[in-house]
Amino acid sequence: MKIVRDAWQTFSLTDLLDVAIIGVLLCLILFWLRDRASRSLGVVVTTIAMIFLLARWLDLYLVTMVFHYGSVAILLALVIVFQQDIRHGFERLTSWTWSPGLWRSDAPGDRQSFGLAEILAEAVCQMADHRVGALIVLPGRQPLERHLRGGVDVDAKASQPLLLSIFHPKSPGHDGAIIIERERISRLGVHLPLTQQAAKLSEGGTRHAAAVGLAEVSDATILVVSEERGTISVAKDGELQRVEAESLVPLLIRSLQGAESANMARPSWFRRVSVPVLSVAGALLLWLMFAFETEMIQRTLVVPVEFRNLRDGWEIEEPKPTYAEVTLSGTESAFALLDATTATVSLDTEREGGRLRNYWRTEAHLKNIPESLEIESVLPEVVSVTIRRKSNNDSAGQP
Ligand SMILES: Nc1ncnc2c1ncn2[C@@H]1O[C@H](COP(=O)(O)OP(=O)(O)OP(=O)(O)O)[C@@H](O)[C@H]1O
Repeated sequence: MKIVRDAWQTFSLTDLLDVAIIGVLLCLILFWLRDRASRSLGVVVTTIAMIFLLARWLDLYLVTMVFHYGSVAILLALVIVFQQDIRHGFERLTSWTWSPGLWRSDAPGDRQSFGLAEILAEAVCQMADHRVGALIVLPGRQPLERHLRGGVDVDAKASQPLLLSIFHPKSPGHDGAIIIERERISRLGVHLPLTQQAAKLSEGGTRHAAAVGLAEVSDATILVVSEERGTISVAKDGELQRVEAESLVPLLIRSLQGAESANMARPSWFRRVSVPVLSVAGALLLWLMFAFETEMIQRTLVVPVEFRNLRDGWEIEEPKPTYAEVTLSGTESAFALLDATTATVSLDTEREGGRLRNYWRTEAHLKNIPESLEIESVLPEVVSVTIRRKSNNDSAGQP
């Protein structure tokens, strides 16, 4: 409780900005892991992050050193092992639209499973009658993004004429699958993963292999119309099943309502706020662990004194001060922002209308000291030098 009270009392606007930036980054990473990357990548990244945080929290020397010196190797190993996931993630990033489930309402009333089932059944039967091949994906609860390749974003309300137009053999978009989410065709011409188990296909070819392939790796329902045989099949849970026209509507309603009830099990508000809340909590935790400190440290630096803009033919009489002793105080994290090699006392010898200056308050001319550090003392407090013309002997050879 005390730590929370102390943190609250010292929490500044800069800390707020710090937490906000890390929160947004965490949010993006979590959304990406949830919607775009594979589960195993998510598990590995989360485990590594937890080990790292635990090591810092408990001051585990060896683990911290491994992370410190091996971070590049760890990153490289992750990139090599998960190169496919990362590549697909970046491919999709350029056309990133937020996952529809995130911002749109998932309320049961929004879904009109029955109407969509009827539209789909009628369109599919008509295509089967005319021997028009079709591949239609109805996503379930799991994100499909990582299994899909290519395609064109559409976002059009699903209707019978539109479905028939898309799969018309002369339509440029008839190749591949379409994705229907919440009564809307979200993408067409999509490539699905193919199954390796030819035995499941009986007499089907690659269109059927694609349907089974996606059904093996997700909970989607995939409708296939065979161009060659005019049959209708449904791929679900890795299995392909022929269906007759009359059993299509109830089967589709079950599938669509299954996806809906899965969404109902996890209310939409929860889905929407869970990642942002987790991100803010994570950013605050990171701030508490790494940035929040109450212990004040005092350090003394020896800082070089530099004279700038000394006119030609003039010099500073010896002995001139070359160093100042600067005592600073602040937290460890405030000192982490200090680069002691750039700290200087910088004195401009020709500042005021060309008049030579020879007296300065040292502290006022300290450069590159972070504002988060308190300047306790500067010695000498004043730098006073004599600037004189070089004697003839010294300036011999000069014009
Ligand atoms: N990986 C894939 N993802 C999506 N669609 C695919 C994929 N591979 C092939 N297709 C679709 O399948 C069509 C080819 O079907 P093919 O005749 O080889 O298979 P099939 O299962 O025998 O289908 P049909 O019974 O309709 O002839 C392609 O024109 C394309 O539209």
